[in-house]
Amino acid sequence: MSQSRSPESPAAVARAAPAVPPASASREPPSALDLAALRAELDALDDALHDLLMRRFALVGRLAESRAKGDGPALRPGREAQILRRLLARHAGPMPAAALVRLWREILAASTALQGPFSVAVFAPSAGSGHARLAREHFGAATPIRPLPTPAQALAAVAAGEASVAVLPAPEEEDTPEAAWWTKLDSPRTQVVARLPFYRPRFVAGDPEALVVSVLPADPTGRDRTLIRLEAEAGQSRARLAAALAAAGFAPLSLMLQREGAATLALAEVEGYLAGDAGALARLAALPFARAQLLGAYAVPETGE
Ligand SMILES: O=C(O)C(=O)C[C@]1(C(=O)O)C=C[C@@H](O)C=C1
Repeated sequence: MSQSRSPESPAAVARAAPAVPPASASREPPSALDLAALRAELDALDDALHDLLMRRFALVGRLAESRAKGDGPALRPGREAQILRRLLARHAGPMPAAALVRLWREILAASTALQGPFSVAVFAPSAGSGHARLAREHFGAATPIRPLPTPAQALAAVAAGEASVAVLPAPEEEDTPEAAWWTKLDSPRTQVVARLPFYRPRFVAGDPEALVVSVLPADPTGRDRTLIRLEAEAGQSRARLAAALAAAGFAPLSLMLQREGAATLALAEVEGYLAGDAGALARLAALPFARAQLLGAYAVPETGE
C-alpha cells in the first residue's frame, strides 16, 4: 500500500488546515458542529435502545400470555439477581455500575407490573425511612408502595394478599421482640426471597439493609444464603447453638437470639440454598432442638468493590 495520502484524506486536510480558521470559514465554530454530530449519534443510539426496550416488553407480554408461570406473583427475585449479576459481569466503560443497576431495576419492576398487579408493603416508621427508600429504589418509581408503622402490619398485608411483598429491616442482634419480625414469620406460607440493596458501589457499615418477604420462594441463583430459625429451650447458649449447627454442616455466617418466655429463638444465616436439598433438610431435622425451620433464601448482594 502506498504511504502517500491523497490530498482529500482527513489527515491531509487536517495537516493542510490553518491552526485557527478565519472567522469567515464557517458561520459556526467547529465545536458546535461536533456537538450537532454527537447529538445526532446520541439520538440514533436512543432510538436503538428504545426499539430494544419495546421488543423486550413485547416479549414479557408474550411470557405473561403464555401463562407458563401459572398463578401467583410474577416477581422472580432469583432470576432478577442472575440478570443483574450477568450484566454487572460484562459491564465496562464510563457508565457507573450503579446507574446500570438503577436502569434495570426500573425495567424489571415495569416488566413485573406488566404481568399482573404488584405492590409493596414496607415497614416505614417515618416518611423518610431508609427502608422506604430501599423499597422505592428496588421496586421502581411506579410501583405502589404502602408504608406501615410496624413490621407485623407489613407481614399481615402480604399474608392477606393486600401486598405482593413486604420490605422489612434486616434483623439485628439488638432488635426488640417487636422489631424481631422473623420470630413470627409464618414460613413456608410467607418467606424471605431477597436482600436489599442488591447492589451498592461500596459497603458502608450502618447503611440500611432490608429483607423482602413473599408468598413464593425465590429460585436458587448459584450464590445464595438461607435463613434457619431454631427453637431451643430457655437459656440455650449461643455457643452451643453455633456448635450444633456447625457439626451438622451449617456453620452460621450470623446467629441472632431472641429469648421468648420458655424458649430461645435463633436466626441463623448459612451459605447456600437449602430448600429442596433432601440431605441438608435431613441434617436439619436431626438437630438437637425442638424445631428447625427454613425461613427462605436470598441471592447474595453484589458490591462494586
Ligand atoms: O423471567 C421471568 O419470569 C419474567 O417474568 C421476566 C422478568 C424480566 O423482565 O426479565 C420480569 C420479572 C421477573 O421478576 C423476572 C424476570
